[in-house]
Amino acid sequence: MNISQRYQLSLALLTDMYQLTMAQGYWKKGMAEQEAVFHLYFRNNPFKGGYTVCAGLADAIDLLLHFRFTEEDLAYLRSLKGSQNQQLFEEGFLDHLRQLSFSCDVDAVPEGTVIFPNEPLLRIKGPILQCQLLETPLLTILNFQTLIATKAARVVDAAQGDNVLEFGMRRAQGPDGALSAARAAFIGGVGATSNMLAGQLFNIPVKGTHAHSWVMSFDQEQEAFSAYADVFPHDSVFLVDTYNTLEGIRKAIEVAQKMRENGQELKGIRLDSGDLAYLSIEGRKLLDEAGFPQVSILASNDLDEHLIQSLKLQGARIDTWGIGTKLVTAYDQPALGGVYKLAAFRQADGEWEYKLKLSEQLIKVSTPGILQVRRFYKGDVMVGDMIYSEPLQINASSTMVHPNDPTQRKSFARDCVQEDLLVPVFRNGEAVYTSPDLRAIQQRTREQVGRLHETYRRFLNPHIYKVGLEEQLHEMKMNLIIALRKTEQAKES
Ligand SMILES: Nc1ncnc2c1ncn2[C@@H]1O[C@H](COP(=O)(O)OP(=O)(O)OP(=O)(O)O)[C@@H](O)[C@H]1O
Ligand SMILES: O=P(O)(O)OC[C@H]1O[C@H](OP(=O)(O)OP(=O)(O)O)[C@H](O)[C@@H]1O
Ligand SMILES: O=C(O)c1cccnc1
Repeated sequence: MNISQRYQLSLALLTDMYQLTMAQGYWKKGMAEQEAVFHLYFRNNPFKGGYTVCAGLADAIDLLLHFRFTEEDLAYLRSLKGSQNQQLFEEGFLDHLRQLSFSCDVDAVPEGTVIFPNEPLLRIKGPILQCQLLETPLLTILNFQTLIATKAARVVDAAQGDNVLEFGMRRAQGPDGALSAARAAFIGGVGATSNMLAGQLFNIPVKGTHAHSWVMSFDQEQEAFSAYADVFPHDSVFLVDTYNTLEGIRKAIEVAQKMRENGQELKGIRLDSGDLAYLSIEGRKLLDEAGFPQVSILASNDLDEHLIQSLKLQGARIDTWGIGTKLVTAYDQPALGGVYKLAAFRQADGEWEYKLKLSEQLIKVSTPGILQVRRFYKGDVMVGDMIYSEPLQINASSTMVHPNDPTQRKSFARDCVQEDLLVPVFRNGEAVYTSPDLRAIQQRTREQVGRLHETYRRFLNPHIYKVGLEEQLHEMKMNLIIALRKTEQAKES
């Protein structure tokens, strides 16, 4: 189920006000239908990491499929007043919005694909009024899900094949934060969520144990475990840390022994406080000595990829990881910082005029053109990405230029496998792409992260993956910068 169905309302107003005021401006100045190209990209990998995992495209597609203004939306816009108490949005403009039907071309990187800074995740080409209105909703969807999918991929990587469960709803940024995070975390590789609505809406597995309140509502801890086993004889995971963890484990074992007499097996125990390395090692010993080597140990308590890695190094005997707050809130970096920049504008004579936004730092100057990303593989391993502009013909052996240091160039061997990352998603407003099933997207993440050299996957000071601008594109960008700076200097003097 996608975002418009989740809310069952029109999402045309899911945008910032300034997009609508600019839209009225484009309409009034006769520019509404002039074609533009915008790219959505980010400048740094989140979490000081070496890679990013794309997510959110299915919701973005859904938003575009349902992009129309209802009478209710228009009535709301009509009700807005300017500072002279005049109607802010003119009737003629509201009529234009009433008749608006999405007609852009969209190319995007499929969900589950690994991507790097300055590469477009999405490119939109069409009437500037439409592209402008869509900036904010596209950013809110793709920024958040990409951020969480990346966090999840890191957590899953740290867990080295152990099962990871997403337990974050209660600490998420509101209901949609929880739902979108559950979807994105699944894309990143978690095995299941505790979020029942996410399970129902996205058809992803749900899993859970029980809370401290269950244990506290009985006189004795052991009684609480027995009662839970009565209700779920084949699906019980006991939370053992309400009073004293090692004592709790001993009681869980006693109940597990009784369960076995009745032909039932305890599934697992959960640790939720204390030294998780020590307690899991001691707990494993107690369970094994009592003849329960198959009982799994689940750990939760403010965990993230760094703690998982540390616990593994300490020899912790944890086989399932329950990760909440730090995953769904992307605790150590709560926003991706993706941007949406105009890169080309078609003139009245039909010619494209390439645009860029200047900045003091070269790396922050946006890239003009109608961009595509070509990825090069040596065998199975990704070795570099070249950003190029589609109207500039490039050949297979093109050289790329370092985005920050034009003296550095790189060419790829002729035998490198090549792949263009942006795929057609809409043509003239018609969807030409069907999103894969979420499991297939999760599988793509696994494959893509697996094709990254391990130096890009480490958490501390990862190696920087090579992304460059194709030579002709670099030259066009430099010429544009020089021309713009000259104009600025002329104005100053
Ligand atoms: N062996 C360990 N090495 C590193 N960090 C650990 C280890 N064991 C637990 N932690 C982490 O330390 C943090 C604090 O855990 P701890 O249970 O001591 O405090 P707490 O959560 O305040 O306890 P309580 O829930 O009893 O109040 C948690 O993020 C936990 O995951
Ligand atoms: O630590 P997180 O990664 O965010 O994982 C989710 C946390 O939520 C629960 O705690 P809470 O204290 O809310 O409820 P409880 O009484 O069931 O432990 C659970 O026990 C986890 O500790
Ligand atoms: O099922 C659990 O153990 C669970 C669910 C949500 C949050 N913390 C734990």
